[in-house]
Amino acid sequence: MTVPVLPRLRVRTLAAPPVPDLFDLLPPDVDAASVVSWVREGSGLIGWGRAASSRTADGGRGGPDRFATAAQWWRDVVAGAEVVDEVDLPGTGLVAFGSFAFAPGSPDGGGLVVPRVIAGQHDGKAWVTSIEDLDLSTAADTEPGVSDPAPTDPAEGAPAAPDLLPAPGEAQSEPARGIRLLPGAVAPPDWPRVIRAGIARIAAGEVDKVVLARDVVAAADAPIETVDVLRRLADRYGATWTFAVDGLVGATPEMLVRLQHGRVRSRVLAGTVRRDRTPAPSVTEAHPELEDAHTPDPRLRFVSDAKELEEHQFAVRSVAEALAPHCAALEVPEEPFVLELPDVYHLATDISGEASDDATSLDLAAALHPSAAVCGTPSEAAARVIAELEGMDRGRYAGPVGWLDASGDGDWGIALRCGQLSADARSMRLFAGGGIVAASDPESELAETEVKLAAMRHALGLGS
Ligand SMILES: C=C(O[C@H]1C=CC=C(C(=O)O)[C@@H]1O)C(=O)O
Repeated sequence: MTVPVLPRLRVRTLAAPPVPDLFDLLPPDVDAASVVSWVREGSGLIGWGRAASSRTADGGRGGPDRFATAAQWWRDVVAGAEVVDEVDLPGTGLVAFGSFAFAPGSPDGGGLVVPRVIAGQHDGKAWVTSIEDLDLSTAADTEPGVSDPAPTDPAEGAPAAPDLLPAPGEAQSEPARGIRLLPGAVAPPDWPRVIRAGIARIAAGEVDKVVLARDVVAAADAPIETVDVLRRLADRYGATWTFAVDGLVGATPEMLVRLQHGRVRSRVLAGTVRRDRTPAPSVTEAHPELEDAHTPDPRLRFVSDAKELEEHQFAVRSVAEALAPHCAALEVPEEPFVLELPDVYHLATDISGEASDDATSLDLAAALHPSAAVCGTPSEAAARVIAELEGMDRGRYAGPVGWLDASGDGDWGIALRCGQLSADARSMRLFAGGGIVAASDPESELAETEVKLAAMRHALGLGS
């Protein structure tokens, strides 16, 4: 196996004027595969170009050690970097973006990538970070959007923020043309059969819950524009995290873990209903205040549906148990709330605590992965059932995706509602799955995957 070269990075973050839309800052001629994003409700980080990557020339670094290998690489990169940060906010200074394979055996293990330019904004403050590899600065200077030669002193000649950015509004979203959706590993009519096989494994006592996912291939006549996909996702799914790393693009509603100044948070999702679902699940005695059978609000019925609550509790427990060794004063609400997205309602629980060791956000993401929201319970048996029944490699779908800074703070979501762009950008594999418990209905589970695919259909300009 080849090992990644350890770069010597020079990093400078400067204040910049806030912009109405971060995606306007992406240069029109940007290499789409290098675009990174972590944006929610107009705030967050985007980046482009490549200053360094933990991925090797032979692809990803898979295996059970994929997180530990990337974490060590990051420690070494941080130790060797020269950083001047004039803004000092979460997401400033040296930052890496990452995404990791769901399964250790996946050929695309994933890893960390440090862009050449990162633009960020939060709470009315904006900044731009330039990053160069001191050993490769001549080649890197030719990347789009990076217009200034390499400075020699990090405290002096670094490029000023405006030089790094294209004029806002240069890039415009084009409607997608000539995109067809083709069956993936399992055609839709066959999906209920796979779900039935999953339910049989639950009945046999092998697992309590298993999350089964399928893929759909979007084939395009012309290259799919990552930037257009990101814009559509951010416009319609503002409350989710719009992400892109190494061609994996999506809008996830699920925050696996956020570590910021010693505070740990996680948003657990599991349990889904379509927003227009009828008939709505019935009310049980778990929520006597909702027993008005005439209540028209499906959210109220949803929070007391026994099957959805059971599926959700498996996921909450798996996250709480994985965080417990790293946190003091872990707060786990007893009941979920309903998260509203444009196409679905999810049962959601926000868990929080104080970090009690020096685990970085990436270490915590590794400890939490795979949660029962994307794998099942018990985890190992569920992963085996997934490998046997899905008939596909998930790649980086359902793996951790996000960023971390030099201190180890950062955000890691679960790569859901997403697609993997092919190397030639002419196709994208879209993914959607759902948690299966004993009471699951195979036909409803097919419908649930269709509704979860709506985000990426919309992102490709195919309607929802
Ligand atoms: C596996 C997916 O969703 C997970 C996250 C939220 C709700 C889920 C559910 O209700 O099954 C899944 O656990 C997916 O979107 O592909």
